[in-house]
Amino acid sequence: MITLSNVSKSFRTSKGTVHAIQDVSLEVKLGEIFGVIGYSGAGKSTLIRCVNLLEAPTSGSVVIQGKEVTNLPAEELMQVRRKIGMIFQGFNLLKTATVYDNIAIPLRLTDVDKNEIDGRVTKYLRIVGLEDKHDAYPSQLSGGQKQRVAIARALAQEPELLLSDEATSALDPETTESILELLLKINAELGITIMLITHEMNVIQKICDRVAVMENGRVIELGKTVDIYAQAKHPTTRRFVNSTYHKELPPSLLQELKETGPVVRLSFVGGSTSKPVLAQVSALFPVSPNILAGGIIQLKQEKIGTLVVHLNGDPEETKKAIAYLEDQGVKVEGVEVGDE
Ligand SMILES: Nc1ncnc2c1ncn2[C@@H]1O[C@H](COP(=O)(O)OP(=O)(O)OP(=O)(O)O)[C@@H](O)[C@H]1O
Repeated sequence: MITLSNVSKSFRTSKGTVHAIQDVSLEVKLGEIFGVIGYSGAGKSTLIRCVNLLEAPTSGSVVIQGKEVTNLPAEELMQVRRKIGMIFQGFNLLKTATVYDNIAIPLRLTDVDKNEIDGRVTKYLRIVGLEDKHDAYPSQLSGGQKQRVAIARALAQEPELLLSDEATSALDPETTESILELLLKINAELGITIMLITHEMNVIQKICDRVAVMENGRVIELGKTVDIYAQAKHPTTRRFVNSTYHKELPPSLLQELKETGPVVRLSFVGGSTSKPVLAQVSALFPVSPNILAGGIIQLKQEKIGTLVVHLNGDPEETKKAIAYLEDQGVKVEGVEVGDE
């Protein structure tokens, strides 16, 4: 659906050149929800602006549905843009217009048949669950309701791709949850591909099939969400993943336990969930595994079970026990002070 190849974008400022994104290559597949996560300044907004054609890359290519869009003439650019809907952190609603008009006005400005507009507004307000708010003004709505109107406005253009720029960042956790549910429904029922940028790992966890992690303008890790959860490679990715775990272990306890053996997080994905591996560890090695914490993380497609375990035993034997666990398909990651 979208292919970015070696995309870079630099800005000239009075203080010199800023390399906002550097050599980014990634693909967003038809029908998936693809997330881009990074801390502030990582280059996420610049990246999404290169996809919605508001920013031209300094170098590299952006292909949307098979069409190279970096040097398109204005008319063709408009046509590609029409296939792309966009939602924002700040909703961007017209304050002086009703909910109905917020959705209808952009339709009136495009070539949508006048007789079709009313039906579209009603249809998409129903999909976002706001059919009773036709005549309300944005000031009379909660943040979550405003974002639903913005989503209905984007959907009413009947796009094939929805771009989301931190759409839940201004919302409380419960409202965030309901907007994420709505994005899942839009993806599943309307078949719309979604590319989102966020700095919140719970957004990636709950709805993204795949994720790219950005730092200093570059993609430092990219993969299926389940693989990133099971075994993140880059320390920044690990920090994001760890931010979604409950902080159950006091650092002083962790420090104390490490004197008698490593503390590890075991992730059980797919087939490894049903094996009694910990019982086998204590039967096969002179190592006592003590469970310190545990939980189940629900990803978009699957669940991951995690256990934080102290492996009490001789260093050589705990190493063998870890190798055995990995052999059994369990992902093992050391837990350091500060991770939890
Ligand atoms: N128009 C611009 N002119 C100059 N520098 C820019 C411009 N846009 C972005 N930058 C710089 O590029 C870098 C990446 O910014 P960008 O906004 O893409 O990051 P971000 O990950 O979206 O951060 P945030 O989450 O804070 O919005 C930053 O150093 C930023 O200051």
